[in-house]
Amino acid sequence: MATLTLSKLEKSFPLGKTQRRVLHGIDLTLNDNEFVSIVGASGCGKSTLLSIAAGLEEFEGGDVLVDGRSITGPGLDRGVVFQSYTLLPWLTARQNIEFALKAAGTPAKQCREIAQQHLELVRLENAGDRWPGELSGGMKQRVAIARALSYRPKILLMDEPFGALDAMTRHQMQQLLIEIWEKHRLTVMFVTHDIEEAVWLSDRIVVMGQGVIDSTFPVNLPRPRHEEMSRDPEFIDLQHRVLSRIRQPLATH
Ligand SMILES: Nc1ncnc2c1ncn2[C@@H]1O[C@H](COP(=O)(O)OP(=O)(O)OP(=O)(O)O)[C@@H](O)[C@H]1O
Repeated sequence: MATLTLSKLEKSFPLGKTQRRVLHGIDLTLNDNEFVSIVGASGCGKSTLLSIAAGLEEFEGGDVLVDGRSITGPGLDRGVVFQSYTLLPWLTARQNIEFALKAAGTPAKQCREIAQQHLELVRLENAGDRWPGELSGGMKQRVAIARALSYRPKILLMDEPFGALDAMTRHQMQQLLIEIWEKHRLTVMFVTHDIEEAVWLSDRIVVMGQGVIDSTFPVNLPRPRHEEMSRDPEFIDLQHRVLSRIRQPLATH
């Protein structure tokens, strides 16, 4: 069981001598095992929202709750994957995963076993001893996902994780993510600029306006989803409806 609740969130950043409000009254609950994508124009606050949910960014008002309990910072209940490759270059793929586990207090022998299991999960069981510099972008993101999942969080927070990948690799990564999501019953918050990706992956798409939640679209397409579905009129119609909300004039507050 893992629900993530963002309640009445308020966030500002300093702007010269004043404050610029970037999130205003955000209310959003991700239900257990729900896959929710967050989309919206550049600068509307998606990454800030995800960083707050991760416990990496402070906020002035509201609350972030995991299963009803307020969070006070990053925690093992939430795994995070960013767009930029965040592997430590002086550690191998396996050591990157083990490093996160050791930091969480896992005994060395167990670290090795769990790292191997998670390399297998992302189909990199034969690449564990390679250095990040020897891995493709897609492989690096697979290690980052393995690392984020290695301490068994029930919530996965992903900020444009496939944004830097080519179309083919991106599609393979989307399929892998869905497999993992189904197997591990994760609750996922997924920030993306790619509306087709959001429709393809999600149970629900949340469109942000400037610092606010503009609208929400349930994705009622059946699972498992197939590639041909992207030609389905329902799929295309939803894509257009989401896109037309993003193109609305920006809110002024
Ligand atoms: N550390 C910071 N200091 C000051 N302003 C910031 C900081 N981080 C973000 N901002 C501002 O907050 C607003 C929201 O930024 P955020 O990165 O959350 O938007 P976004 O929707 O994720 O954008 P993009 O889609 O381009 O990644 C922007 O106006 C940005 O300039």
